[in-house]
Amino acid sequence: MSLDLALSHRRGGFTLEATVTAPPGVTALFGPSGSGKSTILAAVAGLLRPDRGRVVASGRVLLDTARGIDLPPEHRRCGVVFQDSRLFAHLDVRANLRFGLRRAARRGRAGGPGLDEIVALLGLGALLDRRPAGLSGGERARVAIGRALLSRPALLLMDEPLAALDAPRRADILDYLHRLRGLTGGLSMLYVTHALDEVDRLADTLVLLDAGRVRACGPVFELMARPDLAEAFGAERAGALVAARIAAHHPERGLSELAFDGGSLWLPLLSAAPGSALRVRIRARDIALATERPAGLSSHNLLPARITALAPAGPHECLVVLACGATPLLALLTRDAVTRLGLDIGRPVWAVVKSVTLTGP
Ligand SMILES: Nc1ncnc2c1ncn2[C@@H]1O[C@H](COP(=O)(O)OP(=O)(O)OP(=O)(O)O)[C@@H](O)[C@H]1O
Repeated sequence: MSLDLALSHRRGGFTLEATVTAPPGVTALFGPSGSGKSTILAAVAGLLRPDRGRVVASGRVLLDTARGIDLPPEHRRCGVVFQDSRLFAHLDVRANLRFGLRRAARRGRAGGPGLDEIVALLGLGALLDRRPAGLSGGERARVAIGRALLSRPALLLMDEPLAALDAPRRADILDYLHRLRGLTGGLSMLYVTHALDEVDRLADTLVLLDAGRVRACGPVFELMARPDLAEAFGAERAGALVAARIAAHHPERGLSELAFDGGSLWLPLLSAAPGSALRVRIRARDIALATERPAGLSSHNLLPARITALAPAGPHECLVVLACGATPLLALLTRDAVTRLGLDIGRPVWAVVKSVTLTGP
């Protein structure tokens, strides 16, 4: 479901002034602590009434303060999952899940996944008779997601659902969410996080928030390649996110070949089937540039590209925006290197990719 938001809200010293337009899919709200992510999610859920604003989901007006429309949370068709899962302590897992189903029935919403399907998807089979107090954080998060899905929401609202989990459990749930993203067809998600790996893995649309304002909103691949936003993602991690698929495995060489709109990338052997779609992050600091095709290179990844922009990054460095086929890449070079190589817009170059991070299977 598409989402259109325009919200104004003042609370103490904090002012939210946010306008967001997002197509169906996963929309990530990303930004530092206190930037207003949870406030936006609460306003969409109907748990917070903003001073002024509109929330429209696929043409359905959930809130319009100018027209006096403010649907109560239970009429908004939103399933909400919070970091602390908020399960019913006195009910076992089965009963917690059934609560979601009853909500769906009350709203007259048929169709969508059934209990057995959700139990299988989220791996809840062994937990059904247990109470929340006896579950790990990761298990509780899975049950909370299952309960929200069984209420058959049109929009799933998730407020840092992985933030309280340790690394292995986080990876586990991220896998489930990724699978869900592929399965649910019509279900859209609004996903609050300040973890870049979650954005890389799940987001279609990215909303970058800063101090109550939307700094940028658009397709995640476009925003990741914008040099003016790089610092918001952290100097270590900033760089392009690239959509690719597995073209072939070469077990004898211990390598897999990925194809993307701009060339091939080689990674240590992967397990996913050929044809599988995946995303990789190519950090700006992991790209070196050459003005002529380098020979005798240990890196497997050498890509022809053209410079489309140059942007200063700090006193001594420069972000170089490259077009590699239709795919934008970012390279972080010293200003000295830019001058020495005479790099300028339009110049063809070779990008040596020193390392590629896979964002998931
Ligand atoms: N109940 C409240 N009363 C007063 N101020 C609040 C309340 N809840 C949040 N705030 C303030 O509103 C601002 C935005 O908070 P919000 O929770 O939306 O940010 P966030 O981006 O979700 O942060 P985090 O990543 O830390 O959860 C912050 O300055 C916060 O201190």
